[in-house]
Amino acid sequence: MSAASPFVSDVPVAQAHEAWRAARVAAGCPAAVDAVVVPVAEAVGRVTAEPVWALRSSPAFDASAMDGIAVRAERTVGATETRPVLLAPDEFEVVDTGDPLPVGFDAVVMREHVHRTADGGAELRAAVPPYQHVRSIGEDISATELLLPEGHRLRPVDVAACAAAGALELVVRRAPVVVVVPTGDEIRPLGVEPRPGEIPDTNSLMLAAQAREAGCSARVAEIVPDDPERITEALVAAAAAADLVLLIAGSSAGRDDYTARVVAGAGTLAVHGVAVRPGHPVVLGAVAGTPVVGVPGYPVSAALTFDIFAAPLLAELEGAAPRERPSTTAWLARKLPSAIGTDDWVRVRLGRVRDRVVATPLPRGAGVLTSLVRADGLLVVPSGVEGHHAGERVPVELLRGLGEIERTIVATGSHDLVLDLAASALRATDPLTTLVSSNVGSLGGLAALRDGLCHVAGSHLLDPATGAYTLPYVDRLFGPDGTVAVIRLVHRDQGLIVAKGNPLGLTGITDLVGSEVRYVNRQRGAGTRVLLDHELSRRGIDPARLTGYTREEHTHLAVAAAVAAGRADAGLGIQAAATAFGLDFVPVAQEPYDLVLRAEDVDSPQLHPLWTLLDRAEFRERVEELGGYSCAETGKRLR
Ligand SMILES: Nc1nc2c(c(=O)[nH]1)N[C@H]1C(S)=C(S)[C@@H](COP(=O)(O)OP(=O)(O)OC[C@H]3O[C@@H](n4cnc5c(N)ncnc54)[C@H](O)[C@@H]3O)O[C@H]1N2
Ligand code: MOO
Repeated sequence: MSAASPFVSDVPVAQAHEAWRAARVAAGCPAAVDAVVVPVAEAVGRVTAEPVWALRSSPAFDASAMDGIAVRAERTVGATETRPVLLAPDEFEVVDTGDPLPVGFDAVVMREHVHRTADGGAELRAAVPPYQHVRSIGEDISATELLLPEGHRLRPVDVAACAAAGALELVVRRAPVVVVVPTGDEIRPLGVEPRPGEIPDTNSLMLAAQAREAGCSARVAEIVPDDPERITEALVAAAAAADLVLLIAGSSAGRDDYTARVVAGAGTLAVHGVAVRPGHPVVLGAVAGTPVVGVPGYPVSAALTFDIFAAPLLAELEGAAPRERPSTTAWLARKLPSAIGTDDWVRVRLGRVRDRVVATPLPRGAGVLTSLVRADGLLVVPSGVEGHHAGERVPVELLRGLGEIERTIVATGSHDLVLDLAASALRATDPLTTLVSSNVGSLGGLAALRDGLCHVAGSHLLDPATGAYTLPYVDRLFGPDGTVAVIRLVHRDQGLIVAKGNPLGLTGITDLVGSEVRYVNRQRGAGTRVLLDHELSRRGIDPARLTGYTREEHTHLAVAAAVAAGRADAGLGIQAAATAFGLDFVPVAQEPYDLVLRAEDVDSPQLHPLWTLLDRAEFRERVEELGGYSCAETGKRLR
């Protein structure tokens, strides 16, 4: 590959690992970090560089396992309830748990089974076998046995066992040193108020923390401007002090993207561009005998690049097996397209709906760090697969315990801020209760419910023919036979989200007609879209007369964001979304927002916390404080 080429290639991940390994060997990078001797108290988290042999036995003597008396077993032979054996004071000795067994005795009788006599003797009503309640020497560990192999990451139980076996100093690999080098003219240290166009250095914080979590010692260098000479200087200095350098950003093809060139100039460039998304333009190489990863600047790319490339190398440097995440099989809640030719790392939320774990994909953008914050699991769509259908079974790596996932309420459908508020309130009441909501529009939610992919479908679908909400659609999809329950969540105002001060003086739907108002619409299948179409049709307005009718956003907040950024003048949505962006709101209609679910699930323990919450006056007050909501019918079962 030409070092000067601005274009990144598409090497498969396995091939990238191989090419990087070969380049590291050729550049003389050490295969492992040095072994050091550390006191056992400081060894947790380190990896053994030598096997640990037991220096002494544990217990080191025969010990009493119970509080009671030490006896000679043969003296108890024949003792029964009716014919107890009486021991004279010199035929037993009182012992406590852990005491050495006194010489001449071979068994212990628990206090509870001993009847002391007035003259200081002891009456036994059962015979005891030899070594009853005695922990014999070496029961736990025998001197000279192999306690731990080489390459074992030490846990609290391991160091305790080492100490018991007399191994008070251990030979371990020292913690690998990771130096993180942030680059970019626009990057500012945390705590400095960023001016327009500037970005706080959140990646260094995250990558250093990831390195520490992986057992390394990590340091963040000063932010380097986009200047190839200064980046080279910083890289060479970091390489001299580190076992791995993470050089952030500048990995792709922009005017100020120098990472690949700098690595090639200062050492060896092995790979520029891997068939993985996010993380595609990653740079792998070595400088001055130190491995270097050019970490793409987008935060999700940065985090995943650490997992995919840095973490396995760091484990290898310590001589340990890479950490693995547990995995499970899940059913996809909705369609997941994926480009052929790259491994697609998709962040998903998980919840159990009846007998299946359901995975709902989160936003895919490499800049959407909250997709990783909210993820319960990671799903890789391999490069040879062109995505998955809704309802397909997929393997998922778990980022959260299955116990929590079992208790997650999965809400799919139209999005409403009240669901977010409910999710937060449920958590506050019980940290094990999670509500996961994903936005696929009202119709999409009902389809997910029909396919067993969610517990509740949030819906606000108006039937233009009857003017009724939700029920006509439920009848059409599920039949009127009562298999489905409908519970009212709230009433909410829908209206035009407009710029602060309503500069165009919009008063309602009719004002949208004409080219001077740039409208931003919701996607097909969204209840808000149905409402707009209804409002247009009952006024006899052809949708084609709205400028921007075909421009679609997928959430109320995205519509508000478009107005806030000045990309649109108006969009139909809820008042809370306008409030969130400091925008104005022109009410158009009030509509109910309902939760549709399987009737048999209404009484399920998983959903119970939600109904309790909807009954709480304090919760209703908080909903109404959001603005544009009424809780007059909240919790009411309509079917
Ligand atoms: N023409 C092309 N453009 C881009 C390509 C491509 O192949 N051809 N790849 C895209 C992909 S994919 C990714 S990923 C990014 C990688 O970007 P860079 O590594 O070059 O990084 P920058 O462009 O400098 O920054 C991207 C983004 O990340 C922010 N950033 C940078 N450093 C930090 C930091 N320390 N903390 C927080 N955020 C950071 C930066 O401000 C930018 O917003 O390139 C695409 N473009
Ligand atoms: O490959 Mo980039 O990391 O998708 O955004």
